Amino acid sequence: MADTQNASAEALIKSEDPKHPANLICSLCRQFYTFGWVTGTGGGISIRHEDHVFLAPSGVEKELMQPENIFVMDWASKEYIRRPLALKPSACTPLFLAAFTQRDARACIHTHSQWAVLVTLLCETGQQGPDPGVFAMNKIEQIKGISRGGAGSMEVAEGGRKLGNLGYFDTMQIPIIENTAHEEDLRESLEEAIVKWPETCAVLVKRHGVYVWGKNVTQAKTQAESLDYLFQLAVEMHKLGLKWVS
Ligand SMILES: CSC[C@@H](O)[C@@H](O)C(=O)COP(=O)(O)O
Ligand SMILES: [Zn+2]
Repeated sequence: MADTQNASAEALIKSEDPKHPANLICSLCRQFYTFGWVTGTGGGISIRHEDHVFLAPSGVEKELMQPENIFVMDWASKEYIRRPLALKPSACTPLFLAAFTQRDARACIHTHSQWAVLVTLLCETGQQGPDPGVFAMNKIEQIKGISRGGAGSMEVAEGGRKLGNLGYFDTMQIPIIENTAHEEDLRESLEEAIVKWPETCAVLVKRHGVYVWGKNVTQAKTQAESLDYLFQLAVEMHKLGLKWVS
């Protein structure tokens, strides 16, 4: 394990390129803060790039992070090769790694969006569908922004599964798992949900938020945006007595 004195470890997070993962994590978190996704230190994003995983520290104001605060993990060994002193890696790390490993995702976003939390609460009431363990929605244009399988790097369908994005007449289904006292303890149920729902690109966590992944940062971000739009719409539809799925 290297610390911040190690020059080669430093080089991993120093770049003038705004698209370098260490720079992107910081700029995206500033943007996500304005959406209410990462306020009060909650939520975050991790990026897997080439042989490395870039991770935020735990318990910090995510909108104020700088590249020098970023942890870098070696993908093959899962060892930290850059570890900022006096900081701990995000408690979301095992969840991000689950999306990278099980779906070959390259970016995973965790939000504490109030719309995501409200949708899990409304599903819990059973008023919108028979299964409180899934958020289902159809016949809304924005559903077409959601991919089947999330990390669309799987170009070849397994078991005849359709790839690409959902269509207008498809039904989007996002599984909901129970929250746990500690973020890292969500790993097992998130991994089970990923296996049980091979078409999902996201998992909602009851009374907590959502994890959304993609084959690259752009897909993870646009899917997180589409989902947040759909969660908000669902809450407003519920208030008007409208059903989300027909
Ligand atoms: C407001 S505390 C939230 C945390 O417990 C957790 O849910 C979270 O999303 C962020 O964890 P962190 O370890 O700070 O990256
Ligand atoms: Zn969280």
